[in-house]
Amino acid sequence: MKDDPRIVVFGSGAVGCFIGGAWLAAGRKVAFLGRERVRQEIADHGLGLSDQDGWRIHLAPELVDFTTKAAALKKADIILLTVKSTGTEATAKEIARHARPGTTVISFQNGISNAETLKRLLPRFDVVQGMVPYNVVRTGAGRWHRATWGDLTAAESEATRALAARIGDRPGKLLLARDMLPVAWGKLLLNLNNAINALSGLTILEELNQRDYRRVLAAAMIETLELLQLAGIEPVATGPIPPRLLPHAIGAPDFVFRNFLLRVQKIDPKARSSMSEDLAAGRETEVDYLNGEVVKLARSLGREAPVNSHIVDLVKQAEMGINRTWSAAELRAHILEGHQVVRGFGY
Ligand SMILES: NC(=O)C1=CN([C@@H]2O[C@H](COP(=O)(O)OP(=O)(O)OC[C@H]3O[C@@H](n4cnc5c(N)ncnc54)[C@H](OP(=O)(O)O)[C@@H]3O)[C@@H](O)[C@H]2O)C=CC1
Ligand SMILES: CC(C)(CO)C(=O)C(=O)O
Repeated sequence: MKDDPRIVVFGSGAVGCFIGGAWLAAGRKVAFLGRERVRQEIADHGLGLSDQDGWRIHLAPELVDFTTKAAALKKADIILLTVKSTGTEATAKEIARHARPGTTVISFQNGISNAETLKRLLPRFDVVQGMVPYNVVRTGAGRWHRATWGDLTAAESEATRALAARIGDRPGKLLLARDMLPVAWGKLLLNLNNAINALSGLTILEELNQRDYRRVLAAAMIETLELLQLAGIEPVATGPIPPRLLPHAIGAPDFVFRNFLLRVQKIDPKARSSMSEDLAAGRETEVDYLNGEVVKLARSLGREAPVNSHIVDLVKQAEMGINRTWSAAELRAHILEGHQVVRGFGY
């Protein structure tokens, strides 16, 4: 094997600190690039990570190389891009300016199009699409907790094969896939809940415990699955439930949902979607990169996606401070009124 690659996490927030920290704990050479407030937290408290399997680690401040200077990208053999999708273009410019051509850039961002955007803006770099299946929540100063299950996935290449072998097993385990498009769409199906969770103002568990929110989610999923079928894309499951069964498991009555789905896919009571964090912090959300991708796909097929496009509108209003939270009954009435999504299933 060649020398251990130097990894720089670009956009060290929830996902970046968790993945980078887990890989650092596995003995990899990791440096973090991010904002001053995160740097200060880690300088004061170190980096604390935990997961729902009981794994827990504390890395002392002197073990964590954290900088706010983009010039650190120069040293990278591999860059993990973990900014929100709204920051992809700006960070691509920093990569082009500071990093060495040929460097591998893995996008561990949600959505479908970030890797394509990076390939277009960084033609001399080795851009790789990645996927993060789990939720990461900040539980205190310098502390992040992985709140749901699953393993990272990235497109298979020489660089990612060598990296996966070096990382080894959980918690930072990296799986490889030949074709990432069906993997990304499989994840996007779950991310359709991000907007509903953000509009609910609740934790994911509190939100999903209310069937009317689940009805809206099931409808958004059915709409997406129909369009994917038309486009000839077979999404890959993220988690234990096959994509085509997801809306039925989600939209099912409370008793079935709690005794079936919540048993096979446990959800930490602290978990909130990343979009919920954005809305609460007054940031622009990733809705255009999630539900907005469904609307784009529909257009490309000469169709419409009324449920997802309605959700995009509500999130944009919420970003402007209009109707920031919706009760389950209000959201269902507002979005599903007039939409007979699947006859016979009662969503
Ligand atoms: N959180 C989660 O549980 C999950 C998130 N994801 C996806 O992972 C990606 C990252 O999400 P998440 O970790 O939650 O996001 P965070 O906002 O927690 O982290 C991103 C960090 O990058 C910083 N940043 C942005 N631009 C720059 C820049 N130019 N230079 C330095 N730092 C910068 C941000 O600062 P600032 O806010 O000041 O811009 C922020 O601190 C998203 O695509 C998200 O959808 C995927 C799975 C789970
Ligand atoms: C893991 C999941 C689906 C949790 O909502 C997520 O991707 C996010 O919060 O962005």
